[in-house]
Amino acid sequence: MLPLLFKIGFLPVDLWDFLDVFIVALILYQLYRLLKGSIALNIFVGMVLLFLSYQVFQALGMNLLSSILTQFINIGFVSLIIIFQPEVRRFLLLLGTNTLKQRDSVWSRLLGREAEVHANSPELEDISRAFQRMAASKTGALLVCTQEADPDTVITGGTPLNSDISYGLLVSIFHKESPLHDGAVVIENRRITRASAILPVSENSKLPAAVGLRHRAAVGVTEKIDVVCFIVSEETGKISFARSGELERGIDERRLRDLLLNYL
Ligand SMILES: Nc1ncnc2c1ncn2[C@@H]1O[C@H](COP(=O)(O)OP(=O)(O)OP(=O)(O)O)[C@@H](O)[C@H]1O
Repeated sequence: MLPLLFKIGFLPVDLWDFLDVFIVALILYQLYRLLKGSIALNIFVGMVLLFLSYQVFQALGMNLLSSILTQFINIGFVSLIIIFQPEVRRFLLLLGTNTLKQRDSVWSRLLGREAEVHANSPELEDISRAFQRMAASKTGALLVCTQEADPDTVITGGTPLNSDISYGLLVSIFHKESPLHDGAVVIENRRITRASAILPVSENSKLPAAVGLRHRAAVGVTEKIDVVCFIVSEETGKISFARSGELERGIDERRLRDLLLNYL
């Protein structure tokens, strides 16, 4: 039994109570951050309100209401997992991938591998040039890059490819007359593995209204798995970047190169 810290009215508060409240607050805050901007946040708030009402009804001795709410709360945990399946999946995936990445980058830094792998990469050069050209000609483009995540879990359709990255190939794929120009090109570990792929579209209501399907698809896939996307807008010719559900719009050539250096 830990020593009493203080009393609120008749309620004794010890260190465990303090820790209890702190940990619950932390979990709720992390959940809020994870769900922010998605429709799941409304469901989560609804669930919390339901639970609080149950506690109040029980304290007031309103038996009929609390027994009805008990039924909801009893199946609550399973239904939460079903409703939040994409969020739970995303959370676990990000957790695992980040842990693995941190371990890898420590080794890379120790072995001095990072700089060697990325310096003067012809692939980086080719993507950057292709994007500048497509931006200038207002050719819509959508590129997904992944190193660790398996895109097959959320990306569907398209034409499988197994090709080196090249300026000519990228420009040809996204050319308006090309049968493969619709959808996304997927690059896995510096190889083009798919064209015309279909990505999950984001439901984030915080994205600007002017953001169309191409950009929403780019944001959507980065919400679900650990990938990044580069986009050229057909409407404005601007280049954008999506990562972890966030969209950075209107990036210049220098920023594009920096991002490619980090994420290709
Ligand atoms: N789910 C999806 N997965 C992959 N590509 C998609 C998806 N939805 C739309 N696209 C691509 O986006 C194109 C439509 O883009 P739309 O004009 O709606 O978006 P946008 O974000 O306004 O882009 P832009 O600024 O280029 O017009 C489609 O022709 C298709 O190539």
